[in-house]
Order: sequence, then structure tokens, then C-alpha cells
Amino acid sequence: MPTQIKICGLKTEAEIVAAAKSGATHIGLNNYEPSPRYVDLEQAAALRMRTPAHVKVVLLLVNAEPGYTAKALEIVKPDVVQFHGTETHQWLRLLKGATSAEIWKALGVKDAETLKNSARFVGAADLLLFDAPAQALPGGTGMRFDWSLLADHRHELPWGLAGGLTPTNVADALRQTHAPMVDTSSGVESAPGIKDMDKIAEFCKAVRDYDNS
Ligand SMILES: O=C(O)c1ccccc1N[C@@H]1O[C@H](COP(=O)(O)O)[C@@H](O)[C@H]1O
Repeated sequence: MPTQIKICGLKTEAEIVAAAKSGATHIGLNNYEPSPRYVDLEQAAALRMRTPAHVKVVLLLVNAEPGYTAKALEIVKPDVVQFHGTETHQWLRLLKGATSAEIWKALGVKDAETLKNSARFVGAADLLLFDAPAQALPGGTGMRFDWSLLADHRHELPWGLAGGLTPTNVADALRQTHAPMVDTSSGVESAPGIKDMDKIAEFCKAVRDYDNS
């Protein structure tokens, strides 16, 4: 199975088309207002409509209220909603029963305990995204966590790797972790919030070269 590739924080149709042409399987639209990658719900809905059908659209929310989450799902109609804050497994389990969108939960990996405790999301999330712990922003910081923590972890859910992935380190990350999915945002930018099409292409090529090696 080829590694799945998510390019997150896209703000224009041109970026989405470039990511799709490069081989991204998922694109992320960030609805967290403090982020330099923020798009509002109307922009996200318009971008979603322009995304090639074979690419899945992931809407990123951070600690959104239930009412806002329902509105976001209705307006954007994403394939996936990625929760990147401190959302609880109880709340996500409730939501899971009420939406057809896939639910992804991002977790900041501090230590082996974080990974062990992630089992509480079984039945509440479709996929766990292991990222570096939150800094001033909950994600998109370009920080990595200690990938060796994943070596002894028995995954109980589908999962992906995020946090500080770049065209130059993603093959190494895959060799060390065997992640079935990789996710990047700041690692394919020329400045915060400005995507670099060449870096997107290099990132996807590095993943496909790893898959074919
Ligand atoms: O990108 C952001 O600004 C962001 C803000 C709030 C929550 C998550 C955010 N980004 C996500 O964080 C991970 C890792 O990003 P990076 O590759 O280290 O820049 C990824 O899922 C981003 O989509």
C-alpha cells in the first residue's frame, strides 16, 4: 500500500492542484484563526469544490464548539475532520455517531505514556495523527518529536506521522517509523503560510522514492 500523503494548510486552488499533481492523497484546509494558514469556512467550501475527486479533503479544527463543528461540516462537507486541540474522546465518540466524515485526532507526543493513553480514542477516531507537542500554536510549528518512541508502540488505530516533516527528512522518518501516512505543512513552505510548489513536489517524490525502494 503506497504511503498516504497529506499536504496541509493550503489556501489556493493552484496549491491544491500542485499537491494533487505531485501525488498527495489528502489536502488540509486549516480553520484555526490564529494560524497563518487560516481559511474561513466559505473559502474552505470553495476550495473543497475545486479539489480533484481522487484527493480527500481534510478540514482542520482546534477546540471548536459542537455547534460550530456541525456548521463547519455542513458548509465545507470535508471527507475528514482533523481535531488538533484538546478535544476529548467522549466528545469525538458522540460526533462520530452523527457524521459520515472520517474523524482524525492529532496528539502531541511527549513520551511513551501519550502513545499508551491514545487507546482511549478507539471507537472515537478513525485515525490518530502523532505530532510534536503543542507550542505557542497547537500545530504547524515545524517541530519533531522523538520518533523512536513509536518503535515499541502497538497501534490500535490507523495512524499518521506529523511534525517537522520536510522533503529532506521524510524518507528517514518513514524508515524509522514505517508510518502509513505522513502529513506536512510548514516543511513545504517558503515562509509561514506560503506554500512552495517545488517543496511540495520534492516531498511527494521523496515519499514515492521510499515506497519504491
Ligand atoms: O499549521 C498550522 O498552523 C496549525 C495550527 C494549529 C493546529 C495545527 C496546525 N498544523 C498541523 O500541524 C501538523 C504539523 O505541522 P508541521 O508540518 O510541523 O508544520 C500538521 O498536521 C499540520 O496540518
